[in-house]
Amino acid sequence: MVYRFEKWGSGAVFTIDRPEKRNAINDEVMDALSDAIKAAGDDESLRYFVITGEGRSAFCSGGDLSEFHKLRTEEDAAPMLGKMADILLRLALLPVPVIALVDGHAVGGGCEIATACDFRIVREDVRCGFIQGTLAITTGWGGATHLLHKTGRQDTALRMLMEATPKRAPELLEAGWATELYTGDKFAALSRFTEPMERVHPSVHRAYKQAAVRRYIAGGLPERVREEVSACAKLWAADVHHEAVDRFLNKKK
Ligand SMILES: CC[C@@H](C(=O)O)C(=O)SCCNC(=O)CCNC(=O)[C@H](O)C(C)(C)COP(=O)(O)OP(=O)(O)OC[C@H]1O[C@@H](n2cnc3c(N)ncnc32)[C@H](O)[C@@H]1OP(=O)(O)O
Repeated sequence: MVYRFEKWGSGAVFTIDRPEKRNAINDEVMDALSDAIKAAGDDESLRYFVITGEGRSAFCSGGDLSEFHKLRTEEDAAPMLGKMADILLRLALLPVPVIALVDGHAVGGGCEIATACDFRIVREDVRCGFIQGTLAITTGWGGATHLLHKTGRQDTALRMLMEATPKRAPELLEAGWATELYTGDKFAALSRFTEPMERVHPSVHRAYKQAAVRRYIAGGLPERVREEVSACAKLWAADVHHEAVDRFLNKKK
């Protein structure tokens, strides 16, 4: 099993469970996340949806390059990118608060997953970033669209994307990407975060989340995500991208 989906108090936690691959996302994880989002959307009693990674090394290292490197052309890459972009859009549009519990590095598509969430609770010694630029591609799962929609300053958001460098947690807090930082046990941090919310009736959370969702839709989020997928698929086909992935996969051989 490469994931776990479990109840946590009045919420549910989806854990990517591939620590040996730094929780990289393959098709099996995508399908499981898609099913979990469907189940969460259908559960009227649910208060929160939480996503995290197993182990303390990585929240998620993005797409599994050893699997997705087999996709060579724009036509090959677009369905994989579009599939995960749709999943992240559905994650963002869930009717309950969605929390990324970032207990390890979040890079590439891992940073996109966290960005699609409403809140990012981040361990204070991890680094997160949109490193896709180092692979000569852009974010392909809608992450830039989510980022530009959510963070206050466009220059800060564009800089995160264009520099393609993981940032330290305090910088991520300063940039408005991290919601709050923690040390110690991740579930203790999650409890501290949700405790004040538990005093508020869940129907209030759902109503506020609906207000956020209306803003996403009015801002054309789904259409903009689809355009982002197409732009990445075009870059994916270039030799410069395939050479950069070869270098990553062969770095220790
Ligand atoms: C495809 C979609 C696209 C998008 O739209 O966003 C992407 O996500 S592009 C992918 C971006 N990700 C990367 O470029 C990989 C980044 N990984 C890292 O930078 C590091 O692994 C880490 C997350 C900072 C962790 O570093 P460290 O703890 O030092 O671990 P290692 O680097 O030694 O990795 C251990 C092990 O895991 C394999 N690994 C890591 N990430 C991936 C990945 N994304 N896909 C496949 N495999 C991955 C790595 O190769 C090592 O394997 P072994 O050598 O076999 O032990």
